[in-house]
Amino acid sequence: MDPVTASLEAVLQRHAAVPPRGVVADYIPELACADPDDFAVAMASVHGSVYRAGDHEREFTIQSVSKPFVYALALADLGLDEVAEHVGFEPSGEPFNAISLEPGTGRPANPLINAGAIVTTSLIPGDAAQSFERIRAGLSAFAGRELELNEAVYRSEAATGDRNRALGFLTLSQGVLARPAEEACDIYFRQCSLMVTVADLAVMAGTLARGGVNPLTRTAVVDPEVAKIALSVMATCGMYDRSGEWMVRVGLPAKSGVGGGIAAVLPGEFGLGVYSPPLDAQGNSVRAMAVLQEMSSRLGLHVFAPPAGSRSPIAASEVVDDALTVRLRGELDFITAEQVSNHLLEQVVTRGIKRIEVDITHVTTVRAVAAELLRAVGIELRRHGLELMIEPAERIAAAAARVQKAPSVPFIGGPFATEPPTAQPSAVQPPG
Ligand SMILES: NC(=O)CC[C@H](N)C(=O)O
Repeated sequence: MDPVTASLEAVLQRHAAVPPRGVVADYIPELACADPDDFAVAMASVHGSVYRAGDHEREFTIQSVSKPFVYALALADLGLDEVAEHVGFEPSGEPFNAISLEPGTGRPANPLINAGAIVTTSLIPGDAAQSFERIRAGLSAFAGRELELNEAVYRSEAATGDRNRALGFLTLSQGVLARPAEEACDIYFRQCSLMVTVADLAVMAGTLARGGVNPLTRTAVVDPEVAKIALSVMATCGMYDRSGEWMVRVGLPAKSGVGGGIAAVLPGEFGLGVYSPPLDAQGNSVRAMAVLQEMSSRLGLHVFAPPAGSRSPIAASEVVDDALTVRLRGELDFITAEQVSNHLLEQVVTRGIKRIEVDITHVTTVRAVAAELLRAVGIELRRHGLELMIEPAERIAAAAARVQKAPSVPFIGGPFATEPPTAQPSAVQPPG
């Protein structure tokens, strides 16, 4: 057995030994048929390896894990500005089925609570059949295989989903739902009833981890910008009224579903899927949360944990006559580019150099911030009559072009971008 699978097996065994707390959802009657002992975990690396342990062949309905992915499809189809007219980005701190509408705009707080998810689903273009097919095909592209509807769960939710229909009518009355309420809810119930395995959740999460490119099929499902926004709402709103505690304790953008699945993402590295049907009072799988919490703390996966030690980008540095040649490796981000910048400027001062050549053939990525910093170093060196040559030049030019192309984002809160707040006369008199 490969070492990754072995460690996934070990985590499952440790948690399987503890009897599951929590209860299997039964407010959608068909969900009560799930076996509470089913337990599985999978990981999909951004390089396309998928590791599975436990009952990983079991299919279950995706439920709310679908929400960030459908949000991503809506962003891809309509763009952020249009979607943001219908649904916000703020954690609601309320249960998943709460009536959580922003005063003033009537928008649901975020796309991951039911009200926001139903509105998001309503935005996917086409008639009802086309819209559901876009969702089914889109989620399948995230998963890298064709996902199918569980008719029984769909009918069960459709027969009992009056609270969701109420949220549909309420958002319609606020002018934010984009199609008739019954139709929007029907598409939403179908979306929640798509069947997945833990490996599907891992690959879907892995697609977000890889900036929207499915690590198995290599298909670009959504743009990196869209994947980034989906991850942002998962980080702030993915676990409903446990989102804050989740971020503190686990620190991975994640989304849970009442079917018992959770998808979690370590950006740039991998996606995880965990499945265990018993849920806590918030509707999050108890064992899946425990597995993710253990993995995060034992393996140091929290997104805000700084990497230990420093990475040196300089593989070799050599002065021959009056020419300096520096060979770089790995990823160029701010902190590595800063080391390069300091090294070049120091060599210029101490070694009386006339020419500098930087070889980035073995650099894996040039981040925009690194391109910007190296451009500034080039300008500084030119002021001292020195030429900085970076080879291959196209790579640095491509990263620099990304800086130029980056969209100028309106200031948070929109109106402030054009209308700065006017200074209010202070009630407190300045001293003196
Ligand atoms: N949290 C969830 O997974 C809820 C999804 C479920 N289909 C519902 O709307 O109630």
